[in-house]
Amino acid sequence: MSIEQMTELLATTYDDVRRATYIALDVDTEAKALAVVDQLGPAVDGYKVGLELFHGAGMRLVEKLLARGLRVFLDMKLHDIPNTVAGALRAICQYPIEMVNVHAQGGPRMLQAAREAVAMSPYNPLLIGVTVLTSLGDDDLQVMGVAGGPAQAVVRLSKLVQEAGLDGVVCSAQELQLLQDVVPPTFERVVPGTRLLEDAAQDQTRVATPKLAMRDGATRLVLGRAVVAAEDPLSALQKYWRAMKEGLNG
Ligand SMILES: O=c1ccn([C@@H]2O[C@H](COP(=O)(O)O)[C@@H](O)[C@H]2O)c(=O)[nH]1
Repeated sequence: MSIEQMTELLATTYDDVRRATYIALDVDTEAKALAVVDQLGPAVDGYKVGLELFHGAGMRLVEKLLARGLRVFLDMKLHDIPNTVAGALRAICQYPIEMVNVHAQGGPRMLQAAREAVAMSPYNPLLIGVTVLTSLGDDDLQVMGVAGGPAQAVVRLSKLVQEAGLDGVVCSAQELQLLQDVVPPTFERVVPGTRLLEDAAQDQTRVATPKLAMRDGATRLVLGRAVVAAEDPLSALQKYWRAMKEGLNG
């Protein structure tokens, strides 16, 4: 099958999970990022720009992705005093990005300031609160002095994020079932750190399969190294989308 036929097949067969996917562009230059975008081609329409690429290539790269009609999740994980976070968001939200995030651990006043800043955007991006990073496990939280382990902390922080009026949270797939009783069905649940059973967890700790994530209520998944660093990224992506679709179909 040619690349063109493969991309057409992926885009049509997996349209629902495709729209729920961001590919993490965790590279350090514009050239490398655009090479990934070109390699994945029209099969993929959503990308996540995180700290590495943003510091390597800046808003110019984001503008290029937007100019190609791609959906952009700007994974800034802002965490500062309310005034500073609000100012950063006012600047970021001058661009038609689809989603941006802050750390829930910035606290209620920071979350409210963030919401008010994003509300001024003409583009209405989703504002999401990062709860507990998926790289962190029980032991990490214990040494950090966070009571109760990751699941309890995710529930606590998700309530905080919802009360502040944000659109959703970033959490691991392992907390999704618990969240079903805590937040409304319309609340976004963005899940990074999923892995197929054959894939290495790498620096992630609270991992689960993409099938389980979708079955338990993830609204969007972030797929990173398992796709981008694969020998054949489109085939790797197809495996992830197949698993996500199985999860969606119960
Ligand atoms: O809790 C979090 C929040 C964000 N991320 C980001 O998602 C991707 C995951 O990449 P993989 O290669 O699939 O591990 C990465 O960009 C992180 O910055 C996260 O992993 N966990």
